[in-house]
Amino acid sequence: MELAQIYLFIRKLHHFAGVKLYISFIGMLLCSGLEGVSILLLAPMLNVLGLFDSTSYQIPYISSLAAPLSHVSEDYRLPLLLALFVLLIMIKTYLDRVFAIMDARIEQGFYRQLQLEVYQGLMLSNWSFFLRKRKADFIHIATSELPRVNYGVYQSLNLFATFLFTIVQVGIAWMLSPSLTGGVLLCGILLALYSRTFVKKSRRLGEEATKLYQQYYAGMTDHLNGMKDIKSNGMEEKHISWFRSVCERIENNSIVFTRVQTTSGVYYKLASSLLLAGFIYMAYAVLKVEPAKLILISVIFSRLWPKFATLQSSWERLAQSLPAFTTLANLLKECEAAKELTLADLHLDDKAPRMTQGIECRGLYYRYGDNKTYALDNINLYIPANSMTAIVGKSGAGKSTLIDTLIGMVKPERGEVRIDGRPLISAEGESGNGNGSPFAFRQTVSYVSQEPFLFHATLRENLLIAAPDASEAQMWEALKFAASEEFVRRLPQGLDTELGDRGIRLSGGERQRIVLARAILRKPSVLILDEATSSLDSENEAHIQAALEKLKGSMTIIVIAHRLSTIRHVDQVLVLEQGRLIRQGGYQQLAAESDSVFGKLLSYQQTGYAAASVSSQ
Ligand SMILES: Nc1ncnc2c1ncn2[C@@H]1O[C@H](COP(=O)(O)OP(=O)(O)OP(=O)(O)O)[C@@H](O)[C@H]1O
Repeated sequence: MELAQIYLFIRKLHHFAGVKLYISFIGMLLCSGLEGVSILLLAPMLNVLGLFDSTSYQIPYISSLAAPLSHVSEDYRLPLLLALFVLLIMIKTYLDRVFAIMDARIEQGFYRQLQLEVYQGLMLSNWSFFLRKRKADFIHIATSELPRVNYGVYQSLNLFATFLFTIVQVGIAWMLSPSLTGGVLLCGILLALYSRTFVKKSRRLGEEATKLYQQYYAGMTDHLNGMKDIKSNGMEEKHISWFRSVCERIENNSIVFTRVQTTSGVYYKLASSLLLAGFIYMAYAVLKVEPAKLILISVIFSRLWPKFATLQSSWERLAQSLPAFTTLANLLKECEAAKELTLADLHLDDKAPRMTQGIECRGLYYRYGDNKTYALDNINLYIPANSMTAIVGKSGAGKSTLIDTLIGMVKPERGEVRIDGRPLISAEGESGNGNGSPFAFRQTVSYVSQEPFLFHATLRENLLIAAPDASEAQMWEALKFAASEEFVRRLPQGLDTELGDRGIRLSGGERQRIVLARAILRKPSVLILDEATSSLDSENEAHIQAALEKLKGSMTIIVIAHRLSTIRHVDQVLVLEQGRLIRQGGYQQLAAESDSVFGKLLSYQQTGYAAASVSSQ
């Protein structure tokens, strides 16, 4: 077993709980000690009852434990011993409760700590990390693997405590009867060796459970995200039968694990009765042991054997949760490797100053994963501050990738990006912390992506996420800018209308306009619109074009546009083709070059639209 991974999390627990962990451990030992002493009390009790003469067996400690009793009158000995016994059990029960609450506090606190570590790990990772990973896997880890790890950590601590517990009890039993205890111990070890196969099976089942839950969460997320496609194409049955089969396999996995656990339990119980019968027979028929000692054998056996069974079942459960340890440890390691920020960076409130000169790209190359072709191939460009730039090109030309690099979201393979002459991000690394970092720069950027995202909250909350200090008037102003004022006023609760899951209660165009308003509300230094008006009708699009016109000169605006008619007023156009910047210049200048890529795109769109409008008439 990869004990290293368990050790890693126990170290985390140690780091989290500190001295409390030791107190909890001492508590566990104390309780086990008290339970042990209550066994020891049985000897003088049996002695008082006349069933067992401790001195004749020369059992160490028992005679000295029983010695003070000689000062007590015979009539009071038994009540005294019984009272002591009850007192010990009461103290133990009380301590059990105190430590159980303490343990629950540590356990829950540690769980919260792990949840936070995973969530923060994700939040502080760079964007490239998310390009490689599947969103559903994070949900799987956070909702299914994390509790398994937490459970596993406690299982391993319990295992250790039970182990210590058993040692204490074995020690006490040894004092009472070394040969019998030795016999029980030997049988326990032999059975544990035999039961290794159950541990291996549990481990395999744990691995299968991890994979099955991964599929379950991935499928659920995909299907819920694609619900519209599923329903509109009538694919419900296909998905239900897939889901049914995954659930069946999960059920089966869990039943097989229970079977493994109960089978090993049955072995221990069977062995328990066989061994007890064997011992009693050996003690009585072969070793000619007196009945009093036989009672002791039963007591030792009934105390010790369940501990072995508990150790075995904890070991199996730990083995079952071990794959979750591997999954979580790997995720944390990957997050650490992809870390672009620290918590301290988030709290610095060190916004970059507004860009005053411009963005420069020098010899940028970028490839996704192990793709052979470059998504960005030797890009050199300059975007002056407070200008309006359009990036055009066919689908897949590299426009969005260029934007991601410009704002330091992805690190180029070669080359660098400079803001106002200062390096922002380069193949060698970032510019560092503080207000020159990509994070600080991005706080001055508003980026409206192709898939506008709205949170499941009210419209007001969605706007305030970007600009927490914005006043009501500023919000309406931003909405007006984004041609949304009219429709927002018509919403049942105005700004306080719930937008639903990812803004589902709005149309695609309305969502785009709200996201645009949110972007403006931030008063960014750089406004980036990636196909941000693609879902709008011509009237609203024209309205937004006019609003952007008004913004010109007060902030740097970069637009990615497929509809070239929307970029007539930009200062410069960048034409991308297969990752290369093939042309750069003013709109009129490029439009005049009828045989250039831009000229062809333009003439195709004009004739295409014309043809489309003729055919629709
Ligand atoms: N996450 C990704 N993993 C692998 N390849 C990617 C990824 N994203 C984009 N690509 C590839 O990189 C190239 C550039 O993609 P990009 O999204 O930048 O193009 P685009 O010009 O913005 O396209 P569109 O106009 O369709 O949005 C494409 O060939 C695309 O297949």
